Amino acid sequence: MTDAGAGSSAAPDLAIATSGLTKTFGRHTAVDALELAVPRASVFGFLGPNGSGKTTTIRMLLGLVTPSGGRAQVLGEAVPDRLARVLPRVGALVEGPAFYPFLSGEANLRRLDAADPLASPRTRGARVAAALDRVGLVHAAGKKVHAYSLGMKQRLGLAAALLAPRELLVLDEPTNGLDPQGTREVRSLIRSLADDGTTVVVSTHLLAEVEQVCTHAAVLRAGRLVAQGTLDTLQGAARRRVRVLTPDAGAAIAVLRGLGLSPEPADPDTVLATWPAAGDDREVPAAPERLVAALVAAGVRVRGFSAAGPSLEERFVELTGEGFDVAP
Ligand SMILES: Nc1ncnc2c1ncn2[C@@H]1O[C@H](COP(=O)(O)OP(=O)(O)OP(=O)(O)O)[C@@H](O)[C@H]1O
Repeated sequence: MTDAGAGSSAAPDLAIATSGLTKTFGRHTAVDALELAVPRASVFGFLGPNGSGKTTTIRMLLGLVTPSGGRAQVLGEAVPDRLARVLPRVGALVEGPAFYPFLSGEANLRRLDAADPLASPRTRGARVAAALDRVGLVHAAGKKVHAYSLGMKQRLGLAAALLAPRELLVLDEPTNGLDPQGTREVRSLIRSLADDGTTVVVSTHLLAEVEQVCTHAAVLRAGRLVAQGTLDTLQGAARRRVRVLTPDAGAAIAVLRGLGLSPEPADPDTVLATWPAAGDDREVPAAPERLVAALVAAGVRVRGFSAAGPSLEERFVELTGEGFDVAP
């Protein structure tokens, strides 16, 4: 599938692969030796607090900013060297779409389509109609854009990105500023694009966005990658814990430690214990009922017991050291 020439992909299953990708602005390192691996056909959440380097990374991948170091491949081609081969296959919504407010949505799309030298004027009407249909804006095609809601404008931006068939869509904060209805519209559109096999990269500071639409995610902190993988793996790596309410805290700690957990007293009659971190392959009973049975068998008076896995949110706060906007 890929040719053997310079810049062709060594990892054809990846839509984006970077190695040591770095960007410095003066003495400030905005993106620091990034090793990103975005699988094809994934919905990939690029998550990090404001200022963590998401936009700068995306701008490097799209050739809008020159990297200070490292390498990047998009759809199997080295960027920025082979950008001309990559860009026609990539749709992007990065700066927030700019439309003529006193033209209709349809007229705006026609203007954008006309600006693409690869787009045949003969099939323009069909392309514009298909793009409007894709984002559910056929009913508003003739309406002037200034009368569109923010959600409609954002969907029109997606329609513009979809005028040509795309293998990869890159969306920077796609629901920023949208009301809950607009947010739902854009998220469901992202899911349906992914269902058609398009790889979608969604940069966001909203954890809910990642939880609701993404199959994979990477977490950035101060320009550095702190975690990457499927949502299941990221969540699975989180350590589960149990809370035991007992007047025999010392004995409970001994039993739990004997079973391979890491217990510690929380207050005089409460013990908290965590399972080993992911990657540690010690045999530890996973079922909470086995822990309770072992405690009772050892004569520990168990007055309360609960087992919980941390949420994805707790996990990401742990990774980035910062809170996230969880709503909407
Ligand atoms: N052109 C620039 N000149 C100087 N510093 C910049 C420039 N662009 C970005 N930065 C800095 O690089 C860091 C990363 O910014 P970036 O916009 O990539 O982060 P982000 O994660 O996308 O955050 P946000 O969600 O706020 O856009 C920030 O400290 C920012 O101030």
